[in-house]
Amino acid sequence: MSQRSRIAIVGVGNMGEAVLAGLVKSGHAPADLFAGVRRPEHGEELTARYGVTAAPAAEAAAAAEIVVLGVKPYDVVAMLSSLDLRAGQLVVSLAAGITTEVMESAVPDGVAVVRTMPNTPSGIGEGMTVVAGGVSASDDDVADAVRLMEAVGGVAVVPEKNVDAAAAISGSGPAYVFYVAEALVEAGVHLGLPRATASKLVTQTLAGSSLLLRESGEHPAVLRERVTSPGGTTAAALRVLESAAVRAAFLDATRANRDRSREIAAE
Ligand SMILES: NC(=O)C1=CN([C@@H]2O[C@H](COP(=O)(O)OP(=O)(O)OC[C@H]3O[C@@H](n4cnc5c(N)ncnc54)[C@H](OP(=O)(O)O)[C@@H]3O)[C@@H](O)[C@H]2O)C=CC1
Ligand SMILES: O=C(O)[C@@H]1CCC=N1
Repeated sequence: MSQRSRIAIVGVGNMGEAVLAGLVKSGHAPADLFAGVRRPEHGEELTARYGVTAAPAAEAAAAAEIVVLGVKPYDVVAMLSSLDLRAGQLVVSLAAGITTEVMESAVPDGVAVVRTMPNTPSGIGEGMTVVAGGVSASDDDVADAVRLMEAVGGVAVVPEKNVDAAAAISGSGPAYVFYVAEALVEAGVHLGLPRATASKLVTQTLAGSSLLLRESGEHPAVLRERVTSPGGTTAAALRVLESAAVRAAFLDATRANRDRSREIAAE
């Protein structure tokens, strides 16, 4: 059973750095972590922050057994072609839209490709990642990718046809939650609360509600019902949200997200 431990993250932006931070937080030895960067000053920052070795992308990838791709989707193929990958290495892509088939055509034989869709809470070990192996990936390769991403949160293995849908729910999900948080803080200010108080109320309410959802194992509708007293204040608010078709907006928004992944794949 393969247990690759030397990991390069090539493209250390918002998502790549979240994975890097999560790996360090989970106790992964910094000596086994390599940051592939294109700006030396960025590399120096990452070394100072995490104790990892930073180098240009090709050098970082050469030092590793697992190469995590954290570049933008439209940079993935060019990046893969520029790395001197060798048989036995595992490529783990974080990129939206780009299929394993496309990536496999850009790597040498014997390099396994696994596609994932993580999210930014990975940076504090609370991420959610879906994982799908390409035809090049053995069960051991998928297991290595799962182990890698489990270090930074929850993992679900899915068929590749489901990755774009998962991206629309969990990959982008934090953005929807932060959007709601932003709106609620602003709403509190409109109701006369000091901004700092509104922020504290919203942050702890979202954190507490998320933990309650996870730890109770209850369906969200059941938890919502417990807040909604008959004829009470919550019911008055929910009526307004239903009139504004917020639930339908989530259906449309996530479909637009899924469709955008498909467009990215075709660009
Ligand atoms: N942000 C998110 O929540 C999520 C993002 N993703 C995926 O993660 C990927 C990255 O997205 P995101 O982190 O938001 O984007 P960013 O723009 O923040 O990160 C991309 C990084 O790639 C670096 N880069 C580009 N070219 C090179 C190169 N030749 N050598 C080394 N580094 C290079 C950039 O460097 P520089 O800083 O110098 O510009 C930048 O740091 C995308 O494919 C996206 O689909 C997936 C799930 C969630
Ligand atoms: O917005 C994006 O394209 C990326 C993929 C999922 C979350 N962020």
